[in-house]
Amino acid sequence: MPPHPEPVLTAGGVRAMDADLDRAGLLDLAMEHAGRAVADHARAHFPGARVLLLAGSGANGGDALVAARHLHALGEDARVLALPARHPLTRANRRRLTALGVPTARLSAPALAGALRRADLIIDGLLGTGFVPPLQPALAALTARVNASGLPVLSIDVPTGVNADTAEADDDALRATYTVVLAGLKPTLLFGPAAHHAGTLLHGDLRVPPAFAARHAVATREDDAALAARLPVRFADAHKGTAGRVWVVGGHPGTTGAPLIAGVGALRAGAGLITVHSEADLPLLTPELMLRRHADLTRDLQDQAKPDAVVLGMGLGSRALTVARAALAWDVPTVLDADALQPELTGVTHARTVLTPHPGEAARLLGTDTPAITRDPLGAARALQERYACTVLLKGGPSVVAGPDGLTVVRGGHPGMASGGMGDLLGGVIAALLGQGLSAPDATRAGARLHARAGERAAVTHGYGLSATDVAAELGGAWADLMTARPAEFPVG
Ligand SMILES: NC(=O)C1=CN([C@@H]2O[C@H](COP(=O)(O)OP(=O)(O)OC[C@H]3O[C@@H](n4cnc5c(N)ncnc54)[C@H](O)[C@@H]3O)[C@@H](O)[C@H]2O)[C@@H](O)CC1
Repeated sequence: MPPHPEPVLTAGGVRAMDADLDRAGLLDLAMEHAGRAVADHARAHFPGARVLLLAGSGANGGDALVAARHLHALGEDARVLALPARHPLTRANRRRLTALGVPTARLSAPALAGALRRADLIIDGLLGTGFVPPLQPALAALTARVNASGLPVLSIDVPTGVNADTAEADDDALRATYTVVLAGLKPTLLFGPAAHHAGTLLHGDLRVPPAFAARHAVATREDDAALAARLPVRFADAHKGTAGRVWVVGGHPGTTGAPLIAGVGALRAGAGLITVHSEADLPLLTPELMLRRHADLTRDLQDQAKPDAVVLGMGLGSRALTVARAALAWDVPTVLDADALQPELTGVTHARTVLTPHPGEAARLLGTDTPAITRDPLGAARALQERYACTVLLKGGPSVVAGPDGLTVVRGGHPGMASGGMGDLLGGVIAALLGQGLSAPDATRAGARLHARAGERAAVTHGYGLSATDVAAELGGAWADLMTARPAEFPVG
């Protein structure tokens, strides 16, 4: 993938970028580089393959026609089935291709059936970011046929039949083996189930200034070096009092493990002193955590000297909203999770609040249903940030962070992290970073990436059977990985 941070573009962003490129006289060049990148990837991954290129009427089809020209120029066996061209550059590239004598025919069901029999690889340039769902029946019949052929598919920009902006895919959307991503990631390539259609993502460099894509990005995906540059740096004289005092507030009879996991997350992410406050009796599983039992959390904590950061809600049950209201009035950096995530907090949260909902909790906070969240995670994260005027981590595979400075998509992680306690651990990690002085957006982005990286490391041993404890044990290694990714010119602390 390209130098980072990677832009995430919606269909509207791509259209705006294309208009900019057109004004600058660069659109033709961009299509040329797109097609060349596709041809190069096809040759690299499928050497000697007989290639069937499917070209639609728009610029996505134009990219395919350019790819066909490059493959032909390199002596490869390339044939084209195309719909009538509507985009001016697609028409121009069709003429160039015909002039070279590349076999090109009109795309139809019989033509496709014949061509599939003598192909080893399909290059999909039918529909890109210009696709407006649903897939028309005639086209759906063709994509279903390609899927049924079992041949590998290399899609250009996005697989045909997925809406670039959402996580939804048409039933007959192409199932790509590879997708060559142009100009920037699209939400559909990041979030399932649509992302399951994309296969492995490859980078297609348009060779235009990165500013063209960056200007129209709806979100970015940050690299580890950028995140590491914001992690706290300690001097040798650090002590437990300067490394951040964190309170974990949670637990309830029956859910006493959740706040303890959060405490371990805070410990492994560097917090100096961690106290777990609960109205339940908590078992002393980790002796480094200080456990305090209270008859009434809000009353008992009110007059105590406040910590550097709070994480609140895990396993707290029906008392969570009352306790969260009280904690927000302390005006210290506060992570709210689980039972504390209630719509009544509108107008109560402050700028140093971090909300960490999963999609079900996000739906509750926005007064909608879970599918509305999972269909458009970027939109949901932004809506939460706007409504609660704080930093929001919408958990998922991948998670999204929405801060006042914009949206980022968290890299990495592992599907084995889909197990109970994982969110509690993450809340503790973010609180530890808040307690060490990071801003709410920085602590959330760095914490989410540390947690994801620790999950990747733990999965090497435990695979899908990951526990939050396994991931906690890898947080130190994950931190070291991020620090190693730091750019050389940055002083290593
Ligand atoms: N800045 C960029 O990112 C660049 C993007 N390029 C390509 O341009 C593509 C976007 O091109 P376009 O905006 O022309 O759009 P597309 O080529 O994705 O599709 C447009 C065509 O699809 C048809 N169509 C839309 N919905 C349909 C449906 N439901 N059933 C059947 N037909 C449907 C439209 O009538 C139109 O003719 C990108 O995906 C990418 O491949 C490259 O050419 C170079 C630069």
